[in-house]
Amino acid sequence: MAGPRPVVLSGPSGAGKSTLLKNLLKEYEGVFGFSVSRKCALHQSPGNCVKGVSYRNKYLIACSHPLDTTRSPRPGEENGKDYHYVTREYMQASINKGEFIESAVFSGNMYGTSKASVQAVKDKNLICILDIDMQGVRAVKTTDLNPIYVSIQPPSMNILEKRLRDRNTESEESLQKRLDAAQVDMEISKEPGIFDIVIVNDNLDDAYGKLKDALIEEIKKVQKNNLSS
Ligand SMILES: Nc1ncnc2c1ncn2[C@@H]1O[C@H](COP(=O)(O)OP(=O)(O)OP(=O)(O)O)[C@@H](O)[C@H]1O
Repeated sequence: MAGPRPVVLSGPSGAGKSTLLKNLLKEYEGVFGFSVSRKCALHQSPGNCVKGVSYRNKYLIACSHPLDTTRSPRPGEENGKDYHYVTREYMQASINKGEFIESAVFSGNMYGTSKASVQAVKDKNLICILDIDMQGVRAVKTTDLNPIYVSIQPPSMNILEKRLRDRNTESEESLQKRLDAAQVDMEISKEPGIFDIVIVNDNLDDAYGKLKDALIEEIKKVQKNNLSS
């Protein structure tokens, strides 16, 4: 496949994925594309995310590829720009054929990231970031997208809980859900062969340095291609 390798970024909620990404996008403008459908579905705001602003303003960047959805276009929205509008039958059939990396249902409508949309980001000479959970990671493993698999982990459960509480974005119920899921995620990340690199986000600058080191080859590839085109 042509273009820079995509990057899978996974890890428990609150581990610091968005914080690290924000730094990366700021330092390397025009190098990354983004895929956020699962996260959008969890944040219950996929429409906003595609336009670049999630419900808590975490993603102040434009997605460089549209998600597929079965929902109807709203006035002013354009097919291929805001979303790829597809029928439920088509999307379900595509999912069954394994053409989607991830999909989720929100308010009765399906949303998803197709392999083709990740390829489209690569074709634009952008590194596609897939910010996905373990289920998504396993789905990507069955594709030929050949990403760099990065796991971001918190230093400890106690610190994760404190960061999530301090972030002030979760109800007690959703906080507990995230902590339960985090425990499982932290265990899985230790399994050999799943991730190319596991970064423990204790000191932010150190963690960011490690993330940059892991991606620098692809970043340079994009920059070099940009210079020569
Ligand atoms: N190294 C760090 N030291 C201290 N605080 C941090 C560090 N990294 C991130 N944080 C803080 O921890 C909180 C959680 O980080 P962030 O929102 O980036 O996590 P996330 O993995 O993207 O979570 P989610 O998957 O829920 O979006 C934020 O308030 C962030 O400012």
